[in-house]
Parts: sequence; C-alpha cells; structure tokens
Amino acid sequence: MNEEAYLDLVMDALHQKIKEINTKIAGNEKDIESMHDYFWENYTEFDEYGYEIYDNSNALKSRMKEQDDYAKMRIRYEKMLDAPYFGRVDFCYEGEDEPETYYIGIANLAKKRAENPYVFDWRAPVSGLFYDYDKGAAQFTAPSGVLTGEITKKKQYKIRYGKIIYILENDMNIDDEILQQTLSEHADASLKSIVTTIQKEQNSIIRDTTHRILAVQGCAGSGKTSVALHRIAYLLYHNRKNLSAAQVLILSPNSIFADYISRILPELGEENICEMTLDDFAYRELRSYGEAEDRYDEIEKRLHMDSMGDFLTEEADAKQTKEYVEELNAFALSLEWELMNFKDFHYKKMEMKESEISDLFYEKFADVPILSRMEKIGEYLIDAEETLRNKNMEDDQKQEIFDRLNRMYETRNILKLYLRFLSESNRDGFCIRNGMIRYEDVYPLLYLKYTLLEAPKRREVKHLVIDEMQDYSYLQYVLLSRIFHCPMTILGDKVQTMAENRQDVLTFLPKIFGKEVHRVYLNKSYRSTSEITEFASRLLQEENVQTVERHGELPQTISCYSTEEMYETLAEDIKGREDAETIAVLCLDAADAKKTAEQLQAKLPEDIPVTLLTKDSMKFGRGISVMPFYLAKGLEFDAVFIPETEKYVTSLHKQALYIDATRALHFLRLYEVQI
Ligand SMILES: Nc1ncnc2c1ncn2[C@@H]1O[C@H](COP(=O)(O)OP(=O)(O)OP(=O)(O)O)[C@@H](O)[C@H]1O
Repeated sequence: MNEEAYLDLVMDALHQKIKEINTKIAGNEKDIESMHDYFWENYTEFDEYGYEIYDNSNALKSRMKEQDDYAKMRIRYEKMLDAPYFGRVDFCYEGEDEPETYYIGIANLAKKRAENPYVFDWRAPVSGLFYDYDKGAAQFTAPSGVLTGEITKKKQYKIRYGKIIYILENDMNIDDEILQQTLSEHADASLKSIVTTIQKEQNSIIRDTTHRILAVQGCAGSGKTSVALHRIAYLLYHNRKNLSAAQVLILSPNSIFADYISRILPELGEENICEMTLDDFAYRELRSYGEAEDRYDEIEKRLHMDSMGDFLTEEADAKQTKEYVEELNAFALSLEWELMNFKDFHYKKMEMKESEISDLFYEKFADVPILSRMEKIGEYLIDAEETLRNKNMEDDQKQEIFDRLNRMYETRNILKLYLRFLSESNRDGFCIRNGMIRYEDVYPLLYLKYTLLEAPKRREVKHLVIDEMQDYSYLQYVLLSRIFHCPMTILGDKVQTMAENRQDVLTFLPKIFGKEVHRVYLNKSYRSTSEITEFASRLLQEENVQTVERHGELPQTISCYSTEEMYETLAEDIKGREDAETIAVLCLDAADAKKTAEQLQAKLPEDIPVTLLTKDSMKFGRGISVMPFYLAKGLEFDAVFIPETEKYVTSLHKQALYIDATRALHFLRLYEVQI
C-alpha cells in the first residue's frame, strides 16, 4: 500500500474511533443523568444502613471515571488527527522472509482491541527499534523475550493537519533534518514532548527498567528534564497495575519550573504528577519551631558577600557535609545518657521501677529513635495493663501515661537540642536570624529531628524524580534516603551549580543509596545554537559539550556608557525580537530584576507587557519575563538578554552567567556598563 493510501486508512480509523467514543460518551452521559434522577427520587426509601446509597455512589463513580477515560482517549485521538504517526520501521524477524511494518505515533491505534494496531504507541516494545537502530541488524525486548532480526526500512514523517508534508527515508540516526527543524522552532512557555526525535542515548534512559536508582549527569540542554518526564510516561505505560501518576513525585526547584513542566505528561496522554520543593517539605516539618529562610534567601545573601563572607559560606557549607552528619550522629548518641532522668513510674495501680524502665529503654527498645522510645515503653505498659484488666484504657488515661513518661526526658525540644549541639561543638550558638531559622541550619535541624524521632516514610510515593541534583547537599540526600524508599530518577549538571564551588553528587550518591545507583552521562546539548553553546562553554572553560549543528547569530556584549543608555538599548533590542515567543531578561538578583522590569516597562509601549518573576511566582508564560538568574534554572527562552554583566565578578556570579547564557535557544545578548 502506498503512503497516501495508508494515511487515509489511518485517518478513517481515527475518525471512526472518535465517532465511537462520542457515542459512548453520549450514552454514558444519559446513564449518569438517570442515575442522578433515580437517586433523588428514591433516596428517602433507601435502606437505613446506607448500603444502597453506597452501591449507587460507587456505580456513579465508576461511570464518571469511564467518562473521564473516554474524554482523555478522545483528546489523544483528536491530537492524532493532526499527526497520526511520525515514524516507521520495517523489521524482518529472524527466520522470516518478509518484514513486518510498524508505524509509530503518540498512542496505539487499532480497529479492535486484539487486532494488530495501525499505529503503535512510542512506548510499545517494538517502537524501541525506531529510536535505537538504523537500517541493519536490530533487536528489541518483547514480553516474550529478546527478538532479533533486521531493519529493512526506516522512515520519518512530517504530517500536519492529516496531510503528509514530507517523508524522509534514511540510514542515519534521528540526528538529522527533522531534529534540526524541531530545534529551530520557537520555545513555548512549557516544555515540549520530544517523542518524534528521542535520541538513542536518551532512549536508553527512558526505557531503563533494570536500575532502581538512575543518576544522570548531563550538560545544559542535553534533555535531562525531557528525558525524566518521558521516562515517567514510559514507566506508567508499562506498569499501569503498580504505578499511577499520583504515586510519582517530582522534587522541583520552584513553582515556576513546576508550571513549565506541567503540560508535558498530559500531552503524552498521562495524568500530571505531583510536585514539591524540598524546602516546602522542610518548612512543614519544622513549622513548630518557627519560620525558616529558603534557598533563595541564602543565594541572595551569598551574591553580595565580600571576601569576608568566604569564611561564613565555608561554615555554612560545612554544615551540609558527611562530617557534620557524623558529628550530629555522635551528639545524638551522647543524648542516650545525658537526656534521661529515669524515675519510678506510678499511675493509678500501674507501677514500674526506674531500673525496669531503663532496661526497656537501653535494651528492648534500643532500636527506636530516642525521643520516640518512652512512647514505646508507654505502649508496652498500656498493653500489659489492658491485658491484665481485660479492658481497653481511655484515651485521656493513655495520654497521661505518655506525658508522665515523656517528663523523664530533660527536654524533647529539637531546636533546644540543636542549639546545645552548636554550643557544645564550639560553633556560633544561634540558628535564628531576623526571626527565622537560618537556611544553613534548616536541614541539620531536620536531620536531628529524624534521628531523634521516627522519620516520616512517604510510602505512597513509588517513584521519585529529583531534578537539578547538583543543588542538593550530602545532608539533603541522606534525608531523602530516609524518607523515600522507592526507585528514583536523579538528574542534574554539576556545572550548573548555584554555589561557589562545584560538587559532584555522583561521587557520594552510592555512599548514601548503595551500589544500586546507576550513573549515565549525556554530553550533547540540544537547546541552543552552536554559537550560543560555544559562547557559554567559554565562560566556564567547559570543553565536554557537543552540539547539534544548528547556527544562529553570534552572542554579543554591548558596551554602554550609562545604565540609562543600557536600558534604552535593551528596550530597543527587545522590540527588534518580535519573532520570539519567549524573551527573558536575566539579572543577578531580585532587586536588579525588579529595577530592570520597571525601567523596561517605562521604555516599552504598553502593548508589550513586561512580567517580573519573583521566588513566589507560580507561573511562567509567553512574552517578556524578567527574573533573577536562579529562577531561570531549568527554563529556556527564544531570546535571552543579560544586563549589567560588569556586576558578575565572583565565582558564584560566573556560575550565574553560565546558567543565564545556557537558557537561550536562538539569541543571546549581554550588556555591560563601562564604569
Ligand atoms: N531528542 C530531542 N529532540 C528534540 N528536542 C530535544 C531533544 N532532547 C532535548 N531537546 C530539547 O532541548 C531543550 C533542552 O531540554 P531539557 O530542558 O530537557 O534539557 P536539560 O538537560 O534539562 O537542560 P538544563 O539542565 O540546561 O535545564 C528542550 O527544548 C528540549 O525540547
């Protein structure tokens, strides 16, 4: 069958599918309506135990869920009307004479359930052939085992509005015209699906189901975030019974980033996944001790430190290390003896000698964290008493027992204990600044809490994604390993650190998570033009980055004689980029971003709005966004402008400049004010 005829066949099948779904949705809608009517007409006569109400609401729920599934299916098929497939492989199985043809698209499309699909989902086992091999010998893993053979043909399609724009048949991998064309498109306000051009090295990460903990070190723009999200879509597709979107959690740097990545999974036909920042989690856990500074407060402080500050940052950094964790462990151990003040226990007819309590404390319950241990002894006592009296104890009596036992601790206040640790270890004995817990003490405090009390286990999370892995410390990974016991995808770039000194987390991750950490490297950058990538690499003397050959304007640094002239020039340059969907003006800190946004808005016409993004912003959209560098991490823009580069002098500033420069897809311009 020729290509046009096959496309017609698939389009007909799609229209037919959509028609069938519409009929099902309409039928279901009627059923749901009549179920509602039946409920309201009869609920007064339902049985008194609520069984009928329960049955009714369950039936209604399952219909609504079905309706929801149909609606999602319809969206997927409607999307396929535009481009029903993007690839094809003809694969001749070993021992066969004729090849089988497989078309690959964003979802499966078959006439009936058991029939051979017209189009295979990109995540289907056979679709791996498309991403992993050129023409020639190939294999893929099917549920029945490894199947070998030969790819006799491989094609890529550009189909728009259901019409073939072009077909490419080639021997090369997908690093070709279609990739080039995709990369030269404009950036959107959300991360895009890359299913049509996933590269071999990316595919092996996406389809890796053998390693529990996958850690990916990839250069800027190498597709780490994209790969992580496609991997989730892949795992959800292959493991529907054991993994749902609600059980996947992504640790993201901030809400803007969360918004930026939020549309990709729905685009791939999956539900969106939960997202949180580690700081938010820590604040919730430490809420009873007061407010705490966040990561951005800390960066802002460091951006403005002079040479005197080096000592302070070193001290703060030292509090996030393995050595500090060991000191905290030693302190926690010393509390076993120092914190306790055992006495004989009496309550009503219950009694226990001091020596018995201390035996239980140091022997029977020695494995329980120290501050939870008296509660365990309480439960033990209560259990014995209830058995003896053959009667359950009242809650208030139980509480009284716990309270009395807990009074045998000198204190149970973690903040007080942490302060004691600081002064005993000859450190500055405060951890509060301007009424808030200092950022450098937030995670040590949380660590102490989880050492002295049971750490909460997030068992509902069955897969954790940690993006920007370089921004988490040794101590934070130890905490994460205590909270989450699930498979993980950890991604980042040691070069894009937001600290003065680079840390390579891959060196210590196996010490925390064990040998199960599998490391993978991505060295090719897809985001920026070769000129931008080379310019950015020179900023930090990075030599390992390969680029996809795609060219654009050379980044320039414009020298101005005054700040006023700089803003004028910047505003004019921005006006000249009306082709860009997203423009970022990236500044060193929050105050500069605010000032720049105001200056630009004053110089630009009202119909060109300028949006200032702060650490509390929740969304990122098209148009002109102004923000400090640290909020641009993970994002990308058609054009990036960096004003006042003369301010970037320290090693942290240089890191900031690198992060800024690597955000640009097509255009990058810098401005310096000559002093
Ligand atoms: N195989 C691919 N095909 C098409 N585009 C790709 C591919 N891989 C990556 N890209 C594009 O490259 C850009 C960078 O991807 P992504 O943001 O996932 O990279 P990253 O490694 O997380 O970047 P960074 O660390 O710099 O934030 C995105 O526009 C993405 O769509």
